[in-house]
Amino acid sequence: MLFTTNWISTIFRNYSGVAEDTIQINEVVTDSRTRSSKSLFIPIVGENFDGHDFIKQAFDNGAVATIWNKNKELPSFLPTEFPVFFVDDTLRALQGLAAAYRKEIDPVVIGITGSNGKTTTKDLIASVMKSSYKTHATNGNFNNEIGLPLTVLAMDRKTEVLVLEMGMSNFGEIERLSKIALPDYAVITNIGESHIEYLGSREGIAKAKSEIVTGMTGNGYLLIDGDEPLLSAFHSKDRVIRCGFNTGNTVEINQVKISQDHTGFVLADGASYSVPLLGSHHALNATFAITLAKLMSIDSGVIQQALSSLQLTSMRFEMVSGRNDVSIINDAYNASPTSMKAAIDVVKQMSGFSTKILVLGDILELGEHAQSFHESIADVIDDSVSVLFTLGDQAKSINKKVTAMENGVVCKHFSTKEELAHGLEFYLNKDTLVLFKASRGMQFEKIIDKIK
Ligand SMILES: CC(=O)N[C@H]1[C@@H](OP(=O)(O)OP(=O)(O)OC[C@H]2O[C@@H](n3ccc(=O)[nH]c3=O)[C@H](O)[C@@H]2O)O[C@H](CO)[C@@H](O)[C@@H]1O[C@H](C)C(=O)N[C@@H](C)C(=O)N[C@H](CCC(=O)N[C@@H](CCC[C@@H](N)C(=O)O)C(=O)O)C(=O)O
Ligand SMILES: Nc1ncnc2c1ncn2[C@@H]1O[C@H](COP(=O)(O)OP(=O)(O)OP(=O)(O)O)[C@@H](O)[C@H]1O
Ligand SMILES: C[C@@H](N)C(=O)N[C@H](C)C(=O)O
Repeated sequence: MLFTTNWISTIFRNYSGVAEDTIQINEVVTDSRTRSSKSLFIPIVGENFDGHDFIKQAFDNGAVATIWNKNKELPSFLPTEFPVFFVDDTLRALQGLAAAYRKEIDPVVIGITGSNGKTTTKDLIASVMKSSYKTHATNGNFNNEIGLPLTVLAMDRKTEVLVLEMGMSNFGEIERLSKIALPDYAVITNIGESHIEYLGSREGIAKAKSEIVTGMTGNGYLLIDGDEPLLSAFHSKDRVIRCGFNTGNTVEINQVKISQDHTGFVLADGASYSVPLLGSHHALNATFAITLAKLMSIDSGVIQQALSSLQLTSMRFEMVSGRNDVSIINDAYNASPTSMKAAIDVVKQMSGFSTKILVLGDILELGEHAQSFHESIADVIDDSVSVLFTLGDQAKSINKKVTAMENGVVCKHFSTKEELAHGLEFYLNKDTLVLFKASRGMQFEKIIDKIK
């Protein structure tokens, strides 16, 4: 059980039905199609549907109470005793309920934001925290104004540590999430270029990510990418831990070594760690998790064991096998210039393949910076790459730039996923490695599915 309708009535006092009764609520749902047991249905007005139109289905699927926009007509089928809590805005009510529940349970809360590495770092932190604490963490990428409240409201009452991914694409979004979550600890993984179309500049991105401190309780610490100049304003602040590769960071990362299936590194205290991810950026992501684990008094040996048992959310540099035993890297959940370059750098260092193919798509939400950012991807593509396939109007700039470099890379641009998948057929064998990387909107998984 999460809470009772009686508890809800202490938060939303405008209601009908028998809210004072201790009707137990086991889960909160926003989708009427979800079969539930004693759920609270919160209808959300979205881009395509108004959840209020589906109350009957929610009721039939197990809803025993609802939060309702007071300006919407309540359907007549509902029993008079059915608890209905009337509000001005159901999305804000969802967020208010989550904020109240966070305070009610009062776990240690860790918030993670940044342009790249949020989901990976969330998974790493969750992995180490689970070794010693009852931990609840964001599922997948549920990191926005709906996903974060739903994550909080899915937390078991006995939760000791709550790990929350906080995403944004505009100013004010992280502040709203931070004021719901009230994080004791916060992480800013890095400042890249994601969503720069709406933030205007990297300085704007840094400003938006820095909003994560607005809700912090003061009980813990802010962990930042210590090598990022745009976060230097935090260097003089109390309770700030700088993690990074440069000398002078609070937690310095040294001796990074990337092997076939893991990245090893040594921290300034001499302790060695290894994470089953490829790339120096993951040494930083793992260092955030290690530092938090130490702050939470988790033993170093336990930390390494937890890092090794990482359960990474899919489509983040995910190695899969395809037709004719071709090796596929599905890094196609999303993309930014920073993460695309990081992925290519890792591919260039990987051994055991005679042919390395990059399949790159558009990076969206870059606004006026789009062409220059796409062209900058060519800067990291050298003759250790065999073939470059591109799809998307923006990615065409990568192709044109690499072609002009005449560095021996076979370049081809495609108009459709089908044509690109067909173009890959020739290369599908056990000695070939193919990297797929593009923004979420490009849905590159549909190409991968064609060569599995
Ligand atoms: C509101 C919602 O959950 N919508 C999901 C729904 O979309 P759909 O178009 O089908 O419905 P509507 O949104 O129009 O419907 C409104 C509600 O009606 C419900 N409903 C509908 C039909 C029905 O028969 N019965 C119903 O009850 C419906 O459930 C709605 O509640 O389904 C889609 C497909 O599954 C979902 O994709 C869609 O989810 C939206 C996008 C969403 O925001 N979901 C969050 C839970 C979430 O966290 N999603 C994450 C991705 C978050 C993200 O993109 N993060 C950004 C950073 C933040 C940027 C921020 N500015 C933003 O815009 O989000 C990032 O870069 O990481 C995820 O899905 O992984
Ligand atoms: N610090 C980093 N710098 C550059 N790339 C990174 C970093 N951390 C992770 N990546 C890469 O970025 C991609 C996305 O990783 P992840 O999903 O963890 O980030 P995210 O911040 O959640 O992204 P998004 O906001 O797009 O969902 C992956 O390819 C991952 O390997
Ligand atoms: C959903 C939104 N925040 C996002 O990640 N956009 C990327 C760039 C996309 O939709 O492709």
